[in-house]
Amino acid sequence: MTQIEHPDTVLIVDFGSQVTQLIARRVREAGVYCEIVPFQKAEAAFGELKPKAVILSGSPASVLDENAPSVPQVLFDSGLPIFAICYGQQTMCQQLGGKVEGGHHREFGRAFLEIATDCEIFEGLWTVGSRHQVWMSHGDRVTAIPPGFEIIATSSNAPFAFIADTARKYYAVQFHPEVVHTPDGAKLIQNFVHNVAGITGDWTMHAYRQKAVEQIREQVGDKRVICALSGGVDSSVAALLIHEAVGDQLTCILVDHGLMRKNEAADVVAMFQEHYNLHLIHVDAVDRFVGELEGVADPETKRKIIGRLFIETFEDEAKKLGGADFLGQGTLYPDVIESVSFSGGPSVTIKSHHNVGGLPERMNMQLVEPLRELFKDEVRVLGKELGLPDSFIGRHPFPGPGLAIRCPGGVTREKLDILREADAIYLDEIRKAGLYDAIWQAFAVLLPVQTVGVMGDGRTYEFVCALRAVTSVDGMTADFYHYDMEFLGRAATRIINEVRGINRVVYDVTSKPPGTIEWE
Ligand SMILES: Nc1ncnc2c1ncn2[C@@H]1O[C@H](COP(=O)(O)OP(=O)(O)OP(=O)(O)O)[C@@H](O)[C@H]1O
Ligand SMILES: O=c1[nH]c(=O)c2[nH+]cn([C@@H]3O[C@H](COP(=O)(O)O)[C@@H](O)[C@H]3O)c2[nH]1
Ligand SMILES: NC(=O)CC[C@H](N)C(=O)O
Ligand SMILES: [Mg+2]
Repeated sequence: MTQIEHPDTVLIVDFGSQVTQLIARRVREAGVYCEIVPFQKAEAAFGELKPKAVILSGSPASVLDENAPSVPQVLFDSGLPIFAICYGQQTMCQQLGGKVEGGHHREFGRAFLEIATDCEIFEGLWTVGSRHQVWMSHGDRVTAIPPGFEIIATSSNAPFAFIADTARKYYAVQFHPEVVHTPDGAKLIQNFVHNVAGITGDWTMHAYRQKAVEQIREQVGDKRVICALSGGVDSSVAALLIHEAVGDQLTCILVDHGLMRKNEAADVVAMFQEHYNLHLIHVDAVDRFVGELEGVADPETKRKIIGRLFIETFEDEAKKLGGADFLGQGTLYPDVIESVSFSGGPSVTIKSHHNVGGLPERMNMQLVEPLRELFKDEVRVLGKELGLPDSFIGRHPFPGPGLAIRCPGGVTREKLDILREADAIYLDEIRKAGLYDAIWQAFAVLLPVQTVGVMGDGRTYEFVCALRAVTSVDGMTADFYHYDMEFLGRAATRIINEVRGINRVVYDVTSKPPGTIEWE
């Protein structure tokens, strides 16, 4: 799909740092549009994006290595302001006639910066002589600066901690302003884009919405679009945007596979039909999915069956509609960033995540992906802009395979019903305790284990329910949520009292890694 045009773009050249995405977050927080591009493609991107400023990321590489990544010369020739971070600083210095040495001064963690001179980039932030905490993570360091540069701040371990060539608007830091451990880092990046590069910072979700709508209209013309709608925040916002653009040309398809949470399908259908007058087909595919899943215990087999049935179901529905030319999807920016990989080789598959991928090729459809340029929190802001209720915007993520991967062992209709009840009570308690927004994701799991209990003086022999709750930023790593015991006791008592089939509740205190968030 063609790009939306942004007049004031910052180009972030990625050299493979773990935290390049954070640079983009900080620039966007400053109200400025930016894109991350791997260094090998920076020259081409410079031509396409016509950026107003450049930021160079850190890297696991060393400029002293043979074939170390470097900044394409066109960026230096362009006359654009450049802000260089860590490896970015090192390569900039080396390329412009300074010197970098390796080795003896490895520095990881907190350091203190002392401001040496007044400078445009410090405006309203730092004054001469003041000291500020910054975060360092490097082994190499600059030992001589290129002609035209001066030192504007130092640290005890890095005499060239912050250097600048103010005439060319080049600023280069050894520390990492993009991480939260550099408390003033966000403001520093903001000063670079606003004061130094002169970009006004008027990139708002309101403007994004208007441009995205125009662009969808242009792409789709008078053709038909279908969209798989789960009620999750990504597909909901994508559907609303496409609906705003092309109205009745959009048909959304919600597959009720019997693996959704209590009342979920009905709530999603009601919300979209009542508030948006959006054409939504609610497919009852419970027998199709649960029928094939019944008794299947292997996690990957379950995932593969569900993935295949999703595609078959959509295909059937699309055929009933007489086909469609476009498939709308809620693909986000983190899914499309091509990060520079230094590890080499394909990574192992832990589990087969899926959505309705595969469908466009099978049915010869083009993709409409209006969220390709956004981060999740920006999608939430856009959702608010489109009037999506808070209960949808703030939702915890819910996986496509749903409750099937929260029923380890063989799935049965009875187990799914038990799990649905327990999950609803657990989430109700979380909301009542005001904890929903502090937790990244919370759910119940029904274990394939029965234990002995005593209820009303009688013996019970019923299932064990595990409760899970995690904090996370992006789902890649996670910590278990530290509840107080009173809360856990309350939730457990209600589940055991109210759900027939469960007589014991346990809490999962595994982080990721080594665990994963879902149990399968
Ligand atoms: N039950 C379903 N019916 C229709 N489409 C679905 C269903 N479950 C998943 N999908 C499709 O698969 C995509 C990927 O699911 P995923 O859970 O990653 O995103 P989401 O549901 O939109 O958002 P969230 O991450 O907040 O749950 C969805 O955007 C949606 O298009
Ligand atoms: O759309 C999805 N399709 C899937 O197949 C899938 N599997 C896991 N998840 C969600 O991804 C995040 C990380 O999950 P794991 O730590 O269990 O891998 C968590 O938020 C999980 O809920 C999925 N989402
Ligand atoms: N974080 C970085 O960019 C590190 C750069 C380089 N690898 C060093 O160790 O100095
Ligand atoms: Mg989802």
